[in-house]
Amino acid sequence: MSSSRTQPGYRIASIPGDGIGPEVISAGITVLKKLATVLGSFNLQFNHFAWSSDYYKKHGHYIPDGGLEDLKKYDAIFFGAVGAPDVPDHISLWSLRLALVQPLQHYANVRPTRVLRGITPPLTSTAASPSNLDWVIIRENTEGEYAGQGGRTHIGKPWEVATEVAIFTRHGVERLMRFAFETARKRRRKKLCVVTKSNAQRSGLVLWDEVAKLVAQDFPDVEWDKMLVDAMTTRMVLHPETLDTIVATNLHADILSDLAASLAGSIGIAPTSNLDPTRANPSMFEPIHGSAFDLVGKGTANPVGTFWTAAEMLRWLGEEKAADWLMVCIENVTEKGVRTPDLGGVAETEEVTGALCEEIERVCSGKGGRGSGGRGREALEAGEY
Ligand SMILES: NC(=O)c1ccc[n+]([C@@H]2O[C@H](COP(=O)([O-])OP(=O)(O)OC[C@H]3O[C@@H](n4cnc5c(N)ncnc54)[C@H](O)[C@@H]3O)[C@@H](O)[C@H]2O)c1
Ligand SMILES: O=C(O)[C@H](O)[C@@H](O)C(=O)O
Ligand SMILES: [K+]
Ligand SMILES: [Mn+2]
Repeated sequence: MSSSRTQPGYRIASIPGDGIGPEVISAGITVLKKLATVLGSFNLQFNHFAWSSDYYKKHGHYIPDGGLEDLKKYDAIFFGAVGAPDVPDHISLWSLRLALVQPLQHYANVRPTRVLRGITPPLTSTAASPSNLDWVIIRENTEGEYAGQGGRTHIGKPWEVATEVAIFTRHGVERLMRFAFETARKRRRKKLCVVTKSNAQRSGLVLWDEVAKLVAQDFPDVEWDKMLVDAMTTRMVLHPETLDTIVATNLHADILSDLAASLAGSIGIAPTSNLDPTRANPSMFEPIHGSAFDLVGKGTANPVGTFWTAAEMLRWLGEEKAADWLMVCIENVTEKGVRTPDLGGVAETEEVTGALCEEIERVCSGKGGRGSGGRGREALEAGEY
C-alpha cells in the first residue's frame, strides 16, 4: 500500500458566501492545498457550496432542503461571510450563519487575538504591545441575545411594539462556562475573565454569574475574575496584560472580539472557530470579519484572518504540527512586511497569498532555517515556537 493511502484525509465543505468571503476563502484554500502538498502528511478534499445572497435571490433560500444533513458528512466547514447590500442583514445572517451554528450546536465560538510578528498595533501609546496582548475570547454562540425570541406587532403604528428577548438557560451557560474554564486551564497563565452585565440585566446575567461561580469550583487551578462589559472595554485598551482567556455572552463577545482584533492590528487578521465541542457535528471556521461591501472586487481584502482560521481548523482536525507550521509561515510573511492596506501595507490579497505559499515551500519542505531570513522548520522542531 502506498504511504499516501494511509494518510489521514479530511473532507471540507467550503461556503465562501458573500462580498469578500469568496476572495479570502479562495486564498485560504490555495494556502491549505499548498501546505498539504508540501507536508505530504495529510490530504484535504474541498467541496464547494454556493449558498450565498445571490443564490437566495435566485432560489428564495440560502440553504436548500437537506443541505444541513449534507454538511454533517464533512469533517469541517470553511466559511467566508454572509451579507449583501440588497438583502436585509437580519435575513442574511439568520438564513445562513445562524441557520448553521444554531442547529449544528456550535455553542463555543473561539476567537484568539494576539499581535502577530511584524505588526504594529494602532494604539502604540497604550499598553497593547505584542508581549501583553495575547487573549482568547470565548463567545456563547447559540442563545443569549441571539436566541431569536421576539417579534413586532402593530407595525408602522405609533403604538408599535418590538421585543428582542435574550434567553439564558442553565444548560447553555454551564456547558459554555466549562469550555471557557477548560480553555483557560490549557493556557500558560490559567486566567479567566467572566464578562457580565448583571447590574442592569438582572435575570439572565445573574444566572450567568452564578453558574460561573459554580463551575469555577471544579477549576481551583484557574484564577478568575468578573468584569462588567462596559468597564471591560477600558481594561482591554489600557491594561491588556491583565487579561488572558475571556468569556462573554453572544452579543458582548461579538463586540469585544472586533475591538480585540483591531487593538492587535486589524479586523482583517482575526480567526473564529464555531465549535461543537462534543464533536457530534462538524465545526465551522471563518474569519471574524463580515462581507465588507466596501472592499469587494478591489483585491485588497486582508486574507490573514482566513489563514489563521485555516490553522485553527487544522488544529481542531488533529493536525497540530501543520497548524503550528502554518502560523510560523503566516508570521514570517507579516514580519517581512507583505501586508494589505488595513495593516498599512500596499500588497493585494493575491500577493500576500503568493508570499505565504512561497514561505510554506521554503519552511515546510525543510529548506528553511535560521540563517535564511524568517524562522524555519528547524527552529520549530527545536521547540522555539
Ligand atoms: N460572520 C459573518 O458572516 C459576518 C460577520 C460580520 C458581519 N457580517 C455581515 O457583513 C456585512 C458587512 O458588515 P460590517 O461592515 O458591519 O462588517 P465587516 O466586518 O464586513 O466590515 C467592517 C470594516 O472592516 C473592514 N474589513 C473587514 N474585513 C476586512 C479584511 N479582510 N481586510 C481588510 N478590511 C476588512 C471593512 O472594510 C469595513 O470597513 C453585513 O451584512 C453584516 O451583517 C457577517
Ligand atoms: O453573527 C454575528 O453575530 C455577527 O453579526 C457577526 O458579526 C459575527 O461576528 O459573526
Ligand atoms: K465571517
Ligand atoms: Mn461580529
